[in-house]
Amino acid sequence: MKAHNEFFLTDIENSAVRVIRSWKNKDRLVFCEETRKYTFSVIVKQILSLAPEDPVTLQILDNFTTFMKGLCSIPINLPGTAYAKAIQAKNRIKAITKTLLDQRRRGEGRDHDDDQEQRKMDFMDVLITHDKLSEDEILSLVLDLLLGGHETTSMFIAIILRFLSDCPKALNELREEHRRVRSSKARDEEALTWDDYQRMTFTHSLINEALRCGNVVKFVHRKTIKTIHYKGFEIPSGWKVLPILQGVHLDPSNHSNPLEFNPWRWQQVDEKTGNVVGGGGGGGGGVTAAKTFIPFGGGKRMCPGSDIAKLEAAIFLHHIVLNYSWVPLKENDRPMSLPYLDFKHGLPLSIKSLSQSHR
Ligand code: HEM
Repeated sequence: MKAHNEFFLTDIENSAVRVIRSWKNKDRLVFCEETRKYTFSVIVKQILSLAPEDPVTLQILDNFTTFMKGLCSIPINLPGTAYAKAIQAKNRIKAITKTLLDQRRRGEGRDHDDDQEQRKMDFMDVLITHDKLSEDEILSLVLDLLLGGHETTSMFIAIILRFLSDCPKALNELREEHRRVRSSKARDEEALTWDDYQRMTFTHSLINEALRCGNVVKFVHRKTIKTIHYKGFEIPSGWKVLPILQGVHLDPSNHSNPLEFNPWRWQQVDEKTGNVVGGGGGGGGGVTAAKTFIPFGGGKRMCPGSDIAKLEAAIFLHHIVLNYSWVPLKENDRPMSLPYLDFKHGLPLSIKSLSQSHR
């Protein structure tokens, strides 16, 4: 399991380093564009073994951007509407994925950069070996993962950066933690390991707190299969139920001072058990789903990407805080539900490279 995690980690770190290196001669950037590039390159690598600079990756990303714009639009399928453009974009992504699937079945089209690459299976390989899945199901799973796997995580990383910009104490503590991790390495460029990741305890607290306060996903979809009686209410069978996740995260009976961004709340230790309790209401520090902390939903449909999302965030943060300082260029650019969470201006930043001596 650890070896498998290291595999993921190295791929993810390569993507983070590639994106952050591209800032070398820049003093301004639109941060959400950068996080999208990063999370998209991670997911296309894991699912389709495509490199970020591959023209197919760029085609898929371009179509995804159009698709996202029409995902929650008025459903009028007339030429020129956001809805019609989204449908066309989705069909194009499906066609590209189908071509990749056909190539794969013929044993062509893998990106063989090195020996290790040839041995490694990606998610499409796994789906192909599943003989109970139809072609449509495979394509639909690939699309769901490409979508679920990059948009939420890219927004999440942008939200963390926004919180850090407003909380210098957290930023300092984060930077110190990552300096310690880096200084334990023999060489400056040495890759991170799974043990390094596990040692990033403040980063984990920060990630939990950003998930709690940021509420990247607002609600989940459920349907009652029998009549439910809850706190004096009756919800008839067959009704659609949309549990609002921030109702749980911002409830003072679950988390004390819920509107306060306080990563340190995840480090509180229960005096009796010695366990990290976090949140004042029972959500544990390393816990992804507890009754008081449900950023990834819960039950059988809980997000399968929760661990990879947190890993991606931690690695990107590692390389940013060690190499750059930043200032948001539009102070009032904060995440809004549009209806999906997004920054109106994409979070433009002015950035400054930290010289070697200040790392
Ligand atoms: C911060 C980042 C993320 C957040 C906040 C998030 C949140 C969620 C939530 C709330 C759900 C609904 C769960 C439910 O109904 O109980 C979900 C579903 C899903 N997520 Fe994520 N997610 C994130 C990242 C990812 C990543 C990186 C992937 C893929 C690698 C992914 C793939 C999926 C898929 C495929 C589903 C549908 C699961 C199903 O219906 O069975 N997500 N996510």
